[in-house]
Amino acid sequence: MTHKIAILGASGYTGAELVRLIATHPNMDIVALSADRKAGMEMAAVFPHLRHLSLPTLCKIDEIDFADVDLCFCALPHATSQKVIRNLPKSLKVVDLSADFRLRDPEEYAKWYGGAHDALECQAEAVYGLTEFYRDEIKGARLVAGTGCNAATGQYVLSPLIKAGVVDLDHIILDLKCAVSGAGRSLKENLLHAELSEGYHAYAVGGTHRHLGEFDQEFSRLAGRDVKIQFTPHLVPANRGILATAYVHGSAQEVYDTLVKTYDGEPFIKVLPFGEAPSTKHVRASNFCHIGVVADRIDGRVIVVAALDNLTKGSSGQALQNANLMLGEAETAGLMLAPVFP
Ligand SMILES: NC(=O)C1=CN([C@@H]2O[C@H](COP(=O)(O)OP(=O)(O)OC[C@H]3O[C@@H](n4cnc5c(N)ncnc54)[C@H](OP(=O)(O)O)[C@@H]3O)[C@@H](O)[C@H]2O)C=CC1
Ligand SMILES: CC(=O)N[C@@H](CCC(=O)OP(=O)(O)O)C(=O)O
Repeated sequence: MTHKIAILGASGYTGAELVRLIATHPNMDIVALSADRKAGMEMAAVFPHLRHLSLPTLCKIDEIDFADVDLCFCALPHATSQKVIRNLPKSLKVVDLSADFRLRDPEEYAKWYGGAHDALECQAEAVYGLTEFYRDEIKGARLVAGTGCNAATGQYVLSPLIKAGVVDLDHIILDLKCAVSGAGRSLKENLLHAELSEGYHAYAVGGTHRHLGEFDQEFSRLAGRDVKIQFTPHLVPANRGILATAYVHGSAQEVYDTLVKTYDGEPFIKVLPFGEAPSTKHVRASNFCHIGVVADRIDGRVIVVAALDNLTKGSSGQALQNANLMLGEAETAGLMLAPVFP
């Protein structure tokens, strides 16, 4: 059976990545693509790398007939997404890529996003989209909230360790590097080549990044008590990729065994041989996440590193993986593309 797919925000980075992936999906047909400023344009004009595909013209959201759609990906900015999703037919399956439905507690949402939520009834029904940890709930969900890309990378490293109780919950540091496409395609001054290239900087320093809301929610749930980690992201002059380095207190062998056991059989999460560290180069443009465990020279300290591509496993690939589950498709359909190397 072929599923009819709409992508809202198709003129952005994650929207284009969804189109790239779905183009190889055996049972999905793209019937509508939306844009805002670029409405009326052909995808080939906005994204020449997709020129080989036959695609609908970009249109405004209100021009789409959702009665003719089985599943809608929503790749719109935060806050816009909730205003759009609350007006979609309640029978329509939706995978949202924004931050709007990730936090279950409306007070936490208001704290991290600076205001009240506009679609609380949708927020209440949304399932958190970290596939490997919410697989059964996602299969039965109508609305799935894609995770933050930094948040996904950090959770792939830390969630199994926190759940198994093999690390000191009060001494966890997560140091993360994110490529520029993580900030989206709209023009921002600090993302101009002259201001970004040949330099790196930390941002949201001091525990102010909004993905801490996701970490607090998920890590505290797994531990059964409040867990607060130290987290600093850095912007690096690369196009794609996230590398997260966690510093934890525990036994390196226990940490390694826990990760190997947790991800045994997972199609996309690969734990490297003990002592090896991953690179964004080895997961680029793929849905894979590589995790490496290294013992520190200080006894009882462990370094765990994860690499994934923010536009695939960190957003659009994850979204497609979840959509496959919601539609009863093979979870890996359209997603087994090998990483692009070098
Ligand atoms: N980039 C990443 O690595 C990740 C992104 N996300 C999230 O996914 C979502 C999309 O991100 P990304 O693709 O990077 O963003 P982009 O800025 O690249 O794209 C945004 C898209 O939304 C459209 N849009 C903007 N404002 C409106 C509006 N008011 N009404 C309708 N459409 C609008 C834009 O249309 P137009 O260009 O035509 O104006 C464009 O298609 C965001 O919520 C982001 O936080 C999540 C994880 C990772
Ligand atoms: C470089 C950069 O700006 N990265 C983004 C990551 C965005 C992301 O994961 O997604 P959401 O915006 O959907 O939360 C950031 O740290 O905010």
